[in-house]
Amino acid sequence: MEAKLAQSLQFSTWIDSEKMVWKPSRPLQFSPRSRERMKLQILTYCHLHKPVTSKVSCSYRNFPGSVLQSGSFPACFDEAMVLKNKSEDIEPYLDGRCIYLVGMMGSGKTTVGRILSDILSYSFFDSDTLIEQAVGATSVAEIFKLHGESFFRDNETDVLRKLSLMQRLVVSTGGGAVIRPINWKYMQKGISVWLDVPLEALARRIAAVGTESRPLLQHQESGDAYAKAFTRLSTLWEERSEAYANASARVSLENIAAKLGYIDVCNLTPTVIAIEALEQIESFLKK
Ligand SMILES: Nc1ncnc2c1ncn2[C@@H]1O[C@H](COP(=O)(O)OP(=O)(O)OP(=O)(O)O)[C@@H](O)[C@H]1O
Ligand SMILES: O=C(O)C1=C[C@@H](O)[C@@H](O)[C@H](O)C1
Repeated sequence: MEAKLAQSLQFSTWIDSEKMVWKPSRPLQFSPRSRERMKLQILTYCHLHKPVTSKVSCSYRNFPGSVLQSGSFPACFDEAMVLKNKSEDIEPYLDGRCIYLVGMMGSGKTTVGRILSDILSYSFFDSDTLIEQAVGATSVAEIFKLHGESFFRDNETDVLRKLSLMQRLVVSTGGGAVIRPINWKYMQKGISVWLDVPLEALARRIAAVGTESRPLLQHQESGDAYAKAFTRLSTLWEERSEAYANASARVSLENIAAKLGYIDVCNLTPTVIAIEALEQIESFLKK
């Protein structure tokens, strides 16, 4: 078991697989910033990789003080490694089923979806892009402008229907895909994962990149970019929050931040969020 674990984690050179004792071959030196990051990685590892936690005492609080002070961490604590390991854990249970990411605009469906598709060797599709291609339009905003929202929604349903016939896909769905029950019928052929991001964080992200590509956010409210995005997102959230809760699994950024001891979800990297997504998918599949 330990040998298999060490092999899958690719840190066999760091571990005496008989005793599971940490044996870094050379200490690595890190800046204070990197040290903080390493702590986060260790905590992530502890929280998000329970099977190993039971074998290895891996809270950063359990690392010898000298190690923490010098910043000489074993290089194995790496988000990418945890992600890889978690993906290998769930692959047999996943058995090629598609993953549909749902969530509000700007929740990270595309960013996290690409990470998941890479690690699982799945193909990645963005349903908005597929709709643009099907309609022959250059953007979702153009489709809304020329044909209206219900035309867009009909095409969205058609795209989801076609995708539901396939295997081994990660699909980033449009923020409003959850409002039509028929879309759930298609998405539930795979596993749906809700990226639940606080509205403040969404508004910050959207204010940073602008609302040009997001027709439902282009309204004339007064205020700065953040305030406008926040107001519109709040209205959409009121209409949709129950629908998002239909997803097979929920990835709450607030919960991840709390587990890792962060106040602000902005400290969470897309990879950490992807790890939590795999963890939640695993819980769903093992129910
Ligand atoms: N964990 C994160 N931390 C900070 N910024 C992020 C994070 N994840 C995504 N972003 C940023 O937020 C913005 C929206 O991300 P992304 O396009 O992945 O979301 P989305 O859910 O696919 O959005 P939409 O539904 O509007 O297409 C991007 O600018 C992206 O770089
Ligand atoms: O939240 C929404 O309703 C939308 C989100 C985008 O992904 C696009 O699907 C479109 O702009 C509508």
